[in-house]
Amino acid sequence: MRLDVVTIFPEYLDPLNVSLVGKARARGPLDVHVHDLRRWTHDRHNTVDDTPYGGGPGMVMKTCPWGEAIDTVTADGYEQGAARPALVVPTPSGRPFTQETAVRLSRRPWLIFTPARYEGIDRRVIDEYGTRMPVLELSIGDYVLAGGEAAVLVMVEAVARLLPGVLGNAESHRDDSFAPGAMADLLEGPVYTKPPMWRGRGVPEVLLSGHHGRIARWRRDEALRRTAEHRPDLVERCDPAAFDKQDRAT
Ligand SMILES: N#Cc1c(N)n[nH]c1-c1ccc2c(Cl)cn(Cc3cccnc3)c2c1
Repeated sequence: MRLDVVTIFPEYLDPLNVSLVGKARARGPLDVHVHDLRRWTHDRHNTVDDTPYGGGPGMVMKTCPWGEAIDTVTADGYEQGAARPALVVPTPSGRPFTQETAVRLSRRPWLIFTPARYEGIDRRVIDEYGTRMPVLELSIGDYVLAGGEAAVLVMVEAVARLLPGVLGNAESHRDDSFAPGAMADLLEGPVYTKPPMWRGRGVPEVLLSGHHGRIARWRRDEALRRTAEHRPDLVERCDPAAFDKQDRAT
């Protein structure tokens, strides 16, 4: 998978050089290119914003730098043989970015992220590229950030961990909270490791039993309990029958 990120704060994306995403870049499943939007400005102040038409607070990011940037990035990608990209635009007014979105994005060969600042990007940029590629306007949650870069870090990590060869155990994201299948719409339950006793606190006996069927059922019950406690809105959406199907399959 190829990822391009265009931003006025390229250093904000430095975390993409470490940990899981950093290893995926070094090993190959992920090819990440971060670009400074100001490279495509031509005035002495490297101007990327201007006052909004119609008045109002804040500034709007100008069309020309974004247009030149996306044109250059797409031309470079095509030159290197990439398939058609999707443009991912973080915005507080976007569709929710969910685990399902991450799964769908992880199946694409090339994503171009355009995290912006100020009050957002001039709408004509989205309209222009919407005629050439899928444009996904996405929000990572119902809270307000100062710009899109943090959202890109979240989305890239959620997508990268789904790529083949990135997680050590290919099965480990099967039981993630929100993962499609039996765990869809369920939160993960508690986890334990050695020592068996810590400050007078033991480990649930079932986890030491070696009885895989009972362990799987205990984990399912704990996931349901935790979901009911922390996310009651999800409980009616989950399908307990999916567990029985998955239990029988394991
Ligand atoms: N994704 C996401 C997301 C989220 N979940 N919260 N905030 C954002 C987000 C994403 C992109 C931008 C850009 Cl560009 C500018 N701002 C600041 C802003 C704040 C309020 C109203 N208008 C603009 C962004 C906030």
